[in-house]
Amino acid sequence: MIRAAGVHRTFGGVPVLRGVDLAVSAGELVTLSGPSGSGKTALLSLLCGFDVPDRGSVSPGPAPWSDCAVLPQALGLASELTLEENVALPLRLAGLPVDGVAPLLEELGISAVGGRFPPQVSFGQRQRAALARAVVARPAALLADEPTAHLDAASAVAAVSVLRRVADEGAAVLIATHHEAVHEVADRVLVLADGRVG
Ligand SMILES: Nc1ncnc2c1ncn2[C@@H]1O[C@H](COP(=O)(O)OP(=O)(O)OP(=O)(O)O)[C@@H](O)[C@H]1O
Repeated sequence: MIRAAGVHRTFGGVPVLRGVDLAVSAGELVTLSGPSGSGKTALLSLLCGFDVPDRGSVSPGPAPWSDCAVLPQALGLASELTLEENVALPLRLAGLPVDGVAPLLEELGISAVGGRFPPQVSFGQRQRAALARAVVARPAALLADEPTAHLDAASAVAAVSVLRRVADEGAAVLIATHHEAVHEVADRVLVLADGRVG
């Protein structure tokens, strides 16, 4: 469902990924750890098709949001839409009902700010909205880059519980994270070091 085979990627002559192999099955939540600068974000960018490997193959690669949703570090919320509208967007684009939006905002503790635009809320509130947007249409695969990086302990618990549920409902979930609370709910923890996953 999420797969990398023999993936190499060099930036400016520096080899960052040097033969990465990994596979995440449907229903599995796998975390990716590794030192800052080890290439976690670079690997997620390749897996979702934002970037192209020099060598090797990835899947899903470029895919519709329903096949592979992405929660990037920079979040990528549309600033001209409210948080609620951002979260509803994948459903509206797919022609699906939007009734799943409100319970998800409630669960993540951002109902009260759902009517505000991204620049009018905290980074942590934006991060939870981006998580809600990533999972709302029940994607088959989810790639999340540091999804709890800006959250307090209680918000992180809510975010982790949403991520675990998405996997339990059948998605393949890969999360780059430094947070022990996320590793604790993982089926497997992978470590990216020296350009390879161990
Ligand atoms: N587009 C790019 N152009 C040049 N260098 C890049 C590019 N993307 C990543 N790099 C380099 O690749 C290395 C890995 O970066 P990456 O952001 O993937 O690390 P990371 O493991 O996600 O780090 P962190 O835990 O701090 O988020 C870094 O040395 C970075 O400078």
